[in-house]
Amino acid sequence: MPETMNTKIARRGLMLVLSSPSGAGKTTISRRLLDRDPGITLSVSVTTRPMRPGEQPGVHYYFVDMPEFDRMAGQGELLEHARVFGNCYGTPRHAVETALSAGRDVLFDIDWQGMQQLAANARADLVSVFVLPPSGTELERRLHSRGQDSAEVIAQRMAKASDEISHWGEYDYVIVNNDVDESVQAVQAILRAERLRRTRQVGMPAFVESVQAAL
Ligand SMILES: Nc1ncnc2c1ncn2[C@@H]1O[C@H](COP(=O)(O)OP(=O)(O)OP(=O)(O)O)[C@@H](O)[C@H]1O
Ligand SMILES: Nc1nc2c(ncn2[C@@H]2O[C@H](COP(=O)(O)O)[C@@H](O)[C@H]2O)c(=O)[nH]1
Repeated sequence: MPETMNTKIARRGLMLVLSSPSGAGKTTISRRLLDRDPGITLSVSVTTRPMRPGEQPGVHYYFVDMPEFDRMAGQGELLEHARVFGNCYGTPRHAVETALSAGRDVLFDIDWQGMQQLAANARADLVSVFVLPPSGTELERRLHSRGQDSAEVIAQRMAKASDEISHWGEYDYVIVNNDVDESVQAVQAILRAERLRRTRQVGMPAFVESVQAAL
């Protein structure tokens, strides 16, 4: 629950989506946000892509094979799903719905196709942020500096970057990730304001009535 003038008002959680071309920094920003704000839950996606060094199943992704992904999608267990860079990715529905109902905010590191599906199905709960790199050269440098993808995968991701960036105008907010700390602060400012939206503060009508009743 957020604090409004030191009074706790029940609130519905929101879905905070961060998208960017691969390597612009949304995972880095997400991790820092999660460290700083215990009110946010990360949506852990399912994917058919191979696990990278350092990744842990159930923490970074649920790694599944194609038949299991198809089963989940077919049975409506995914809130959204998309094919990205030749692999399938999707958001497990149950964890998100439980968190939102409990007033917890959910952070999504997903692409523009996923954001569009959430916008079509749950616009009122969605807050979307597009993260731009400072330049194309810096984007490529970051992909190399991460040291987790082959030259071929990096070339494939760079080739897709312009396509990804073309969706920036569909997002509620846009930031340029020059400095990680500044980017995290910008996203925190967005979150702070969005949490105070009247429509999310589902306990507000009862609170207002209680104030009026005592007048
Ligand atoms: N503001 C920044 N300045 C310098 N380096 C950064 C910045 N933000 C992120 N990086 C670095 O860039 C690399 C890519 O970042 P990250 O993995 O967060 O990107 P991503 O957008 O999540 O990529 P993907 O979509 O492939 O998961 C990492 O090595 C990260 O440490
Ligand atoms: N539509 C969705 N996109 C997703 C999901 N999980 C991750 N992603 C996006 O895929 C690319 C590649 O991610 P990587 O971890 O392989 O580098 C990136 O743009 C992610 O945002 C999802 O559940 N749905």
